[in-house]
Amino acid sequence: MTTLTIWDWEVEKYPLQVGVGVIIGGWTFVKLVNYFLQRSKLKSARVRKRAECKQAKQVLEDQIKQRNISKEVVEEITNLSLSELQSKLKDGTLDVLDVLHAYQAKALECDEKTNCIIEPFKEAEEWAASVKENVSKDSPLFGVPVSLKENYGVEGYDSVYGMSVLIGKPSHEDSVIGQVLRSQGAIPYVRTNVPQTMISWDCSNPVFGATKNPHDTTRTPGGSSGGECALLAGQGSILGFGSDIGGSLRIPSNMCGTYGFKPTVGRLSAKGTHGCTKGQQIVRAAYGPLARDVDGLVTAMKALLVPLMFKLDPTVNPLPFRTEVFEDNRKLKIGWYDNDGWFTPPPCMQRGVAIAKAKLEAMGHTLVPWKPPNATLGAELYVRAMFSDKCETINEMLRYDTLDVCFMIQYTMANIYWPLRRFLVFILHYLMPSLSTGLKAIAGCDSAYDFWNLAVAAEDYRKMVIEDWQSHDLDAVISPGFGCPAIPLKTPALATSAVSYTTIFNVLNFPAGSLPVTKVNAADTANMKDYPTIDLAHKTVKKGMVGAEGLPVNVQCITLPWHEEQCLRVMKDLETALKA
Ligand SMILES: CCCCCCCC/C=C\CCCCCCCC(=O)NCC(=O)O
Repeated sequence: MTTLTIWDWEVEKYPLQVGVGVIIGGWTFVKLVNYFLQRSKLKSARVRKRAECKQAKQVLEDQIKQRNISKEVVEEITNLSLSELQSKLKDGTLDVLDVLHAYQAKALECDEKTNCIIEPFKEAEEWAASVKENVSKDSPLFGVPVSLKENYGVEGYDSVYGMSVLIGKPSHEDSVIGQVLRSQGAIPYVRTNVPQTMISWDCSNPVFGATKNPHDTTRTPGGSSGGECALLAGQGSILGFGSDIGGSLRIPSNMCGTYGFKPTVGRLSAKGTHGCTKGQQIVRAAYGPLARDVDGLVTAMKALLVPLMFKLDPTVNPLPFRTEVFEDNRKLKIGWYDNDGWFTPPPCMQRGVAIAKAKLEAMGHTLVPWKPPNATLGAELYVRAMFSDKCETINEMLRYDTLDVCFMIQYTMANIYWPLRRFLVFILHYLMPSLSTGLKAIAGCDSAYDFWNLAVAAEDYRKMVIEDWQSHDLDAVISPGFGCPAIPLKTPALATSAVSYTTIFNVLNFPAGSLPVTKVNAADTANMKDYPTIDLAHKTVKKGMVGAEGLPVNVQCITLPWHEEQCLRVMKDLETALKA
């Protein structure tokens, strides 16, 4: 009775306020309940997915134990180069199933150390049997086990890239690259880990956790094809496939000391692959191989550039591999740079370029200083394009999800409220100019008009760089493999600016490959005392270089669009000179 009186009194005295209060309270309550329900649904999905993948690994482990394959045989097979493996499979010295079993065993061993695998393909045995029966031994990848980055669609498997909302939504067909690989005799056997959203150069996510660098498990393997490169570096794969919209084939290659190749967009098919930037067409993702040597990259390109790919995806350039360009021995004019003027790489990365320059000169090539003009504009265009939708696509997907540390900085920078952004951009302009530029660019576009202008600006930038390149009559360019070698886990997001060394060739859409040239030495780390600490990114790299001795250092080789064969030729020359 007393309660009713109070309510009667309040309703009578403030009927509107009470009504509005009840509606707002009820709405908030429903929203809150929905929020927690959705979050708990996603959490259950993650737990279920993790358990399923763990179970699949356990099943494989049990099968491996039953097969009783000796450690020596596993090492013997997985230590072979791709060309050695191919010839042993072809002449029958090695059996397709034995090779598959050896790689499955080695992959699980790598996974134990680095958490690089999401799950094995349950059908691998079946696919291997079908290759033995239906594919000619002369096929370029006859019996070769291949690993696939998780964003390659495979019928019946979901591509999640660390976004819980994508769990349980399997692909209905295989990617075109996957189909062509299988037609050429390859056997996909594992899928590898990536960072949440794949817009990160670390490799962790709330579904499968963090992948670690096999050279030092306290450090990142790089990303986003980090699982692939950790597996390759641990000898758990001989040939892998990944994607690159900002360096994801080249960054982890640099961190793990492996080989990666990003072709021009449209040289290899993107059909049947996944990612959260598919609607953004100014800078598009390229798909390409990862290997343990340049021959591995070349073999993969040759195997993929065939009529079947052009038929399955008529949107790709129907240009077969031009062996005559790859094998040409004309002496080249090659530009080089070791500092893009946007982010200062540590001395080891600059030494890497100096080694590559000296080796290529010794081979008779002419090396001249050159760098892409206005790297700051290149970095700005990249970030603006990647976040041109104001991060809405990703926000929508992450709405009820757990945010991973690898994407936290990008997410926060992209979602900052505009008055605060304006204020910070202004203040940081005087304190940390590169962070100010990044913060301004990550705000994306305000309208379709703005987006069109961005597309024009990117086109103008491409034109300007190509004209500058051509005015120097260059055949190729070499640069640092990345802004730094592997730094500790969870820190890459603090050093995002270091991506300017790879992202620029995504904005330009130039083919670019990465190969190891040296390792960090004691002199490199001692020389860090003069390294600038002008902003958070440089500070993070300086700190990360403590104890970095022994980590791989890669360089990039770059050519003009559609000159993949020439790019691979420079990489091959450099590899040959380094091994001599
Ligand atoms: C270049 C200037 C950076 C300033 C700071 C801005 C904030 C960060 C914005 C973007 C970070 C992009 C990292 C990209 C890493 C590689 C992504 C990739 O290639 N993914 C592959 C794929 O999606 O398929």
